Amino acid sequence: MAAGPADRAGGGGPLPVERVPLAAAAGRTLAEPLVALTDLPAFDTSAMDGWAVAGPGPWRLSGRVLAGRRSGPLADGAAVEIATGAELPPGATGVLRREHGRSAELPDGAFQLHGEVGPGQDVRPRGQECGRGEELLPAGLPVTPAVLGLAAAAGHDLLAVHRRPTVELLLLGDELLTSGRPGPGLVRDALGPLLPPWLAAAGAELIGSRHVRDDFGLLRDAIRHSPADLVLTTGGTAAGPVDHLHAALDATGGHRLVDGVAVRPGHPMLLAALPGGRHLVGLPGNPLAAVAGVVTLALPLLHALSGRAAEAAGPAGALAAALPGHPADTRLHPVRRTAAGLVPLPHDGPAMLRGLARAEALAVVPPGGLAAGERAEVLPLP
Ligand SMILES: Nc1nc2c(c(=O)[nH]1)N[C@H]1C(S)=C(S)[C@@H](COP(=O)(O)OP(=O)(O)OC[C@H]3O[C@@H](n4cnc5c(N)ncnc54)[C@H](O)[C@@H]3O)O[C@H]1N2
Ligand code: MOO
Repeated sequence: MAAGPADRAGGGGPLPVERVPLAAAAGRTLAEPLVALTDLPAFDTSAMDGWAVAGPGPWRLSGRVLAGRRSGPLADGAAVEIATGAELPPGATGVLRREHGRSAELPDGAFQLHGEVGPGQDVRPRGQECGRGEELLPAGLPVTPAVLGLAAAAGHDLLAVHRRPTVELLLLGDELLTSGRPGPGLVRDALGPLLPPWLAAAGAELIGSRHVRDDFGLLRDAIRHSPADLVLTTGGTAAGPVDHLHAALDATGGHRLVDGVAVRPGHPMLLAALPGGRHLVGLPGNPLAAVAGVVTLALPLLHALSGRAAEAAGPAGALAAALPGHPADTRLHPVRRTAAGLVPLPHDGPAMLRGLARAEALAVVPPGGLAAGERAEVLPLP
């Protein structure tokens, strides 16, 4: 399963597999199917507090069995007090809930239990959820908190997961401010705060985030020396006087796999293979165009590197209002899902985030546009 640098150079195959403790596996991706190491439950278990009984009642009561303890066999006509989660004594045929039974003292001082119990009632039989060796989950699933819980319940201490892809974020542009209000000629860096949580949610490890001045040599060296699996840049993708990304890529031996797409916003986005099996995704500087590049290039690449199964597009929805199209390119438009359908959000210009901040997804609008009531494919936002 472990991919060598050669496989990774172009295609972005999964990173090598490692076995790590459960706590370290959170957010990574299963590299192997998760197999049950035991039957679940591993023993016949009482599902309720009450009494384990053997055969038809009434029963002679003796003793108690708690969760984590075991008890000897139960003869026909006998009952033992039992706690939820305790192992059923051999010979028990069912569990009588505490609220359904009543006990009465016999002349010899023992207690007799009365009530109705069907066979197997309130018993979780061994193997009810799964048998030992059964596949619980396929490889390629993200390790969510629920997956961690299931893995522990099924007896795992370690999980086989892919190495987490590392990302270095290079934010290009002399005009970017990292704090305070935008002023004449200066804009606040919106992508430095926006990108890291999405990268983390994709299972990536952000190993650095820094601003790089509009200088060819600085950018070339930052790309050349980055140790990250993915160098993610913002800005500098177009052909402006200080857009050095293409030249810097060429100078570092980068091989362009995607160099511009027929998508608005986002058309100058690019993907390149870098020496050493690394990759570069160049996001356009306009923030909504950058988001288009994250959703369509950076996240799919990170999923491939993490070994994550490809995510299906979100369910298509009917549009609550018409969405005009670009004459030749596919448009991506921020939308919300409502009872009336997909509502296109205003303030969707490439440099704007106001629409995106209320959006749940990007609707895919083919050239020519879509009329109200027509179905649109959507790309869910992470
Ligand atoms: N002659 C042409 N000019 C442009 C074209 C074109 O086709 N022909 N395409 C336009 C489109 S569309 C986009 S998108 C941008 C892409 O430009 P770059 O990737 O080179 O980005 P920059 O020029 O560096 O910046 C563009 C814009 O975005 C602002 N920016 C940059 N980084 C950030 C950030 N981290 N946070 C917030 N805003 C950012 C920057 O200040 C600029 O306003 O090119 C068009 N031009
Ligand atoms: O990529 Mo630009 O509009 O297409 O923002």
